[in-house]
Amino acid sequence: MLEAIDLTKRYGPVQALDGFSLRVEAGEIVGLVGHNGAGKTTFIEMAASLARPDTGTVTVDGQDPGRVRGRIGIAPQHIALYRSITVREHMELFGGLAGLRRAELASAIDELAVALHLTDFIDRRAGLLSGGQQRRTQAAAALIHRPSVLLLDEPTAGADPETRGALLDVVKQRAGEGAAIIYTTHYLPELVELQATIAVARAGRIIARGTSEDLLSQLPGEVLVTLDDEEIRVTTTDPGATLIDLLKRNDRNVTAVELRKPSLDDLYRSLAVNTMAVNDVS
Ligand SMILES: Nc1ncnc2c1ncn2[C@@H]1O[C@H](COP(=O)(O)OP(=O)(O)OP(=O)(O)O)[C@@H](O)[C@H]1O
Repeated sequence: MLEAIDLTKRYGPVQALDGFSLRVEAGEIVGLVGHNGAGKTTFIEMAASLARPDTGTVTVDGQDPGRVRGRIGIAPQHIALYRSITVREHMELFGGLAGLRRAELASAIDELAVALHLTDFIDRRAGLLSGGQQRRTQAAAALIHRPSVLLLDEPTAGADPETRGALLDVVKQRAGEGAAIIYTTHYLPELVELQATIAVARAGRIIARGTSEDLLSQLPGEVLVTLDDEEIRVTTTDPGATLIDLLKRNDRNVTAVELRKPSLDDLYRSLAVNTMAVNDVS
């Protein structure tokens, strides 16, 4: 379990975190979304004990993350691999640092090699890999020791569909085994596929949290009705009631009706403006 309470962090004039609170239970995937600069990576760095907050607390299984580093797996946003060592050696290095014994390490490497499609290049140096192969290697290094808290910062950025699919499958599997997972992305369909809870960050804090259905239900949709030759378009949070009302108030011929629900693109665009109600932000 991962819990952040009221974190603040200032970098010179920039208030990167400003009362950031978030709790992720074992077995839960929280998709952390928000525009560039919202504070997502700053929070992840604190959860991984790579930086300290100015105020507030963050705990992993009730403890300071710096004391339980072996329980945390992190795949940073930017590729951070050792160019001169191989994919297998990365897994051996990170697994060894986390205290895996030889037999455990060997079976964890075999499992991830298959799950993340690493077999063809497992003995190639990281510096010689393609971008997608490097992404998979980075994920493998984060996953090798079966951490109870997984911090994945845009793990599919620039990845092809095969890499994306393999990663999402492993993330789902790890959540099923009880890991608490933070997953940042700018691509909301991934979070629907992961059945993640979505937490929306803006200006250094979480301003909304819920399933994609919860968040979409707070956004307006559109009703388009064509009466004789006139098209009427109404933006509404309750398209059904709006449509009935429109039909009741008009006695002209209805020649076309269309209800347009808000889409994930609308949800992503809404992150920039304050359209979302704040709810259950614990
Ligand atoms: N080490 C640092 N020094 C100075 N400013 C920083 C530092 N790290 C982050 N910031 C600033 O803090 C704010 C939050 O940055 P952060 O990287 O956490 O955002 P983000 O939500 O992860 O954005 P993105 O979607 O672009 O990855 C930004 O304004 C950024 O410029």
